[in-house]
Amino acid sequence: MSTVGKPIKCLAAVAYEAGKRLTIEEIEVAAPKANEVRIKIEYTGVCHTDQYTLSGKDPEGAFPVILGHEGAGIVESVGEGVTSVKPGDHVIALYTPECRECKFCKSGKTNLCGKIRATQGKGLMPDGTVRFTSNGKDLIHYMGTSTFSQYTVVADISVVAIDPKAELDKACLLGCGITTGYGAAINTAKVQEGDNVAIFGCGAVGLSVIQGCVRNKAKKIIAIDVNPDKEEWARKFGATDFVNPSKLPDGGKNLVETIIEATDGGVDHSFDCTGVVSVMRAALECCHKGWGQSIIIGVAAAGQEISTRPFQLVTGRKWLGCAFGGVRGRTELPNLVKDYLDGQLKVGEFITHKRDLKDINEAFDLMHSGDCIRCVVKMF
Ligand SMILES: NC(=O)C1=CN([C@@H]2O[C@H](COP(=O)(O)OP(=O)(O)OC[C@H]3O[C@@H](n4cnc5c(N)ncnc54)[C@H](OP(=O)(O)O)[C@@H]3O)[C@@H](O)[C@H]2O)C=CC1
Ligand SMILES: N[C@@H](CCC(=O)N[C@@H](CSC=O)C(=O)NCC(=O)O)C(=O)O
Ligand SMILES: [Zn+2]
Ligand SMILES: [Zn+2]
Repeated sequence: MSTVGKPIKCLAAVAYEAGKRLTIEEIEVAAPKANEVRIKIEYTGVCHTDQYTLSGKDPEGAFPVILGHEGAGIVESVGEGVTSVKPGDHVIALYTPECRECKFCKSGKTNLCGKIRATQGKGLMPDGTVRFTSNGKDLIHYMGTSTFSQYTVVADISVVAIDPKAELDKACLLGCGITTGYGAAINTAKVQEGDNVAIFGCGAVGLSVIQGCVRNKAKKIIAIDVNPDKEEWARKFGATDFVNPSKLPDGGKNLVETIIEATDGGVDHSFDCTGVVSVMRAALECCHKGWGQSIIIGVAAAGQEISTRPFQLVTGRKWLGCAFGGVRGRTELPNLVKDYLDGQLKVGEFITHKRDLKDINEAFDLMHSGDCIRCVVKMF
């Protein structure tokens, strides 16, 4: 029996309160309205930003909510006026939408689309309402995607069709972590052949930065992480050097000087992939005088601020940042999927764990365990 135009009952992982475990329960997902798309989510990754919002540290965090923003699935039905995707398309949900008509999209200077950012930040669909209910009570959306539900509804500008040859358990990771790091190296930093780079934090995001730096033929690729197990991972992705700050003779106090000495004055590009503000400072200060630039990718908790001596910037270092690797999802993701299918972009290598939806809380536990790069959750 067709589900088109009707509500669907399905399972979802609901976050009722900050700091509490997710509840797996039956919810109802309304039919998509005009310019909306209902997606059957097949697989979702669990990103540290989901954990960050669940922890209560996200100033935009609100509950009860269906988290998840790294998902891939199949379009079940579309609302009136949707032309960019159709039922049956294999898709990736986009927490950074691309409308192609707002000031941001038309600027050609950023991937940050402004069209639905205000409602998205409040957990609402663009018309200010929600499509999820549980026992008759509203549940809010998350990052415009809410991929921890077997069915979700997103704006049509928040979804991109991909080559159906791509396996969805891998393709979902292009919905955040991999694209973020790879794009930061290629789109934002524009790493050049022969550049020296430093990557702070070797989780999925940092390893993806390394992958982007390798693709652009960087010379010295220095990976920095406090977790000794990350050395093997970083080298597998192409890091030429690994520094564990806590293993340095001074306990890490001279980390910046160590990197500057190893790179004849500092790196051309550095990347924070930790979300720790003291690390962001070190990442800036190990950049080369005159031109070195540091890209902030990590998400820091509410109330945290970055600081440095202004002299660091006066003397030519630059502090930048990016979301979703500066990637315009609808335009660029199909090419990243192609690179993955052509064997040019590592994706499956990031999957260290798999869980069923009923065990999604274990995916959150695994993030703290240190040996998890990405846990992919099978939704059905
Ligand atoms: N800007 C954007 O668009 C996006 C931002 N993010 C953010 O990027 C960050 C990285 O994400 P992800 O790769 O998934 O996270 P992970 O936690 O998997 O990776 C972070 C790594 O940094 C290590 N680390 C922690 N503290 C330090 C330190 N002081 N010095 C060096 N290394 C340290 C961690 O070690 P240990 O495991 O021992 O803690 C871990 O290995 C997060 O803040 C996430 O929210 C993610 C996606 C998109
Ligand atoms: N809600 C947080 C900010 C969280 C944040 O920076 N999100 C990134 C993506 S992180 C993905 O894993 C992002 O897209 N930022 C741009 C945006 O418009 O949100 C807060 O309020 O601090
Ligand atoms: Zn993410
Ligand atoms: Zn736009």
